[in-house]
Amino acid sequence: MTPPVVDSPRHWLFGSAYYLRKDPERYVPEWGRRYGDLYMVRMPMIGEAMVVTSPDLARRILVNKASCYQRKSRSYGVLRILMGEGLVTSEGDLWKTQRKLVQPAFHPRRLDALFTMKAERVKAMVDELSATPSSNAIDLVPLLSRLTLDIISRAMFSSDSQGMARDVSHHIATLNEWALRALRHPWLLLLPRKIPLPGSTDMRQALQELERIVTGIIRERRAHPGDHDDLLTMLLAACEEESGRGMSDAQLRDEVMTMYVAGHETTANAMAWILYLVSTHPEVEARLHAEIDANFPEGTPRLEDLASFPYVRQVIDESLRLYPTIWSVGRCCTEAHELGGYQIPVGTNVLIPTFHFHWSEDIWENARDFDPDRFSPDRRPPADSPNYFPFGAGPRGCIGNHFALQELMIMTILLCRHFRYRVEEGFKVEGELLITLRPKYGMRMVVTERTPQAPTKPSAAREALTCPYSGAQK
Ligand code: HEM
Repeated sequence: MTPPVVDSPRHWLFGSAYYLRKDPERYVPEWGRRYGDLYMVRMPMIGEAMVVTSPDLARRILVNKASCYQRKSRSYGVLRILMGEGLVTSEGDLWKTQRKLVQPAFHPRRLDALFTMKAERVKAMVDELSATPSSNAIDLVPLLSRLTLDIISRAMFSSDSQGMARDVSHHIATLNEWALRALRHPWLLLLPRKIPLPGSTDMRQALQELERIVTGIIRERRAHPGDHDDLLTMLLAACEEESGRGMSDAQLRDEVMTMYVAGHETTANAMAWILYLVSTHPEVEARLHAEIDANFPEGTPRLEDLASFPYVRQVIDESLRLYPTIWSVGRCCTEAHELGGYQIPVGTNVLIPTFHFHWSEDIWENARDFDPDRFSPDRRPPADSPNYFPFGAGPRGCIGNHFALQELMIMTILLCRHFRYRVEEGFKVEGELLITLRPKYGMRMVVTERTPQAPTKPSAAREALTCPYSGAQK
């Protein structure tokens, strides 16, 4: 038996996908109620896709039956142009080997070494904002994108090649723009290659330049390893246990590109949504400011200070629930199997809409309310909850989750300590579902400086708290 096909309204060109994208808040829950845990929608660019709305079945696809699925949609085709055969786009044995090689670079202990650099970069942005007149609204999305790109760049190449790394960031931004256009208008990709698409010349030039720069940095580093504490050093040193083989220059380049692309827009968009939610919920904002002001140390925060900001972490977790920047996970079945009583044939496209689980009234009370207390120590869902997975689940879950959470903590603490944010009057904030859930028209906000209350020493009660970032006892 195959899952039922939705008799939903169909757009003449984009089929059911048109409605899912246009008003996911309405159609995802509505179709889930009407058609159950598994149902098929028609997407002309992909064909049929099976939507999974049962936590148990989603978990089986992502975790238990992960080996029966691959990432093969047209969106990954776009990403492959940018990332080659890096972790996001590779499959099978190549992915398995690469994941093993790259994983140690993202171990939380390794990431601690990057903490000071991240805090300094955020502080530099705070200084830049302070120097900007506060009465005019600014779009925070490009600003945050620049910040996260700067951070991933320094994390990757430390400080020795920052001139070149700045060029990498510039070209990555060009590629990102091209990818967004391609994802917004996927039919453009169906046109014959001879027809020049808008921005495709820039895209090709950016790719060529990136190839040249990144390969140059890799060769230079191989020839003169020096003493660097960055991700590239870890990737260069990584080798397979049995054969002792490391990555080729081409594979390294693909992983570097993958981290750049996967590691900046996701975090920038998540931060934009956090500031939006905080700015529109004064009672949350007041608690957040109180915690930040009471615990902010002398100078710039250090890694160990993060444990003093449990409410900041709750705000981040709750924001990722309401605005999961990777809003859905797509897979294609490569090995027929049974799921929930249905036979899933090879070639079935699967769509797991993360926000369905995050917004479900069956799972969360008053699901659409922004309530960071859902993540207080006594209420927060377990780490492997099938109902909350902003970083995915199973073997292909996000390798950069600790990196991102650490960065979001630092950004939230510093950006909210120094400024108050208000959406520009009359500005429409709306989500756009591309690969990431991004603010469709940007995030125009009036940013005004605030005077933090004087820092106080941590209280005895606070000292007993568990670190919200690492889970370790403070
Ligand atoms: C708030 C920020 C972020 C969010 C919400 C996020 C979310 C996700 C999700 C949901 C997946 C799994 C997708 C799937 O199963 O198909 C994923 C995969 C991945 N993410 Fe992230 N991510 C974030 C930040 C980062 C950062 C900072 C990096 C790297 C520096 C990164 C690198 C990756 C990579 C390489 C994969 C593919 C892993 C694999 O297939 O083995 N992400 N991310």
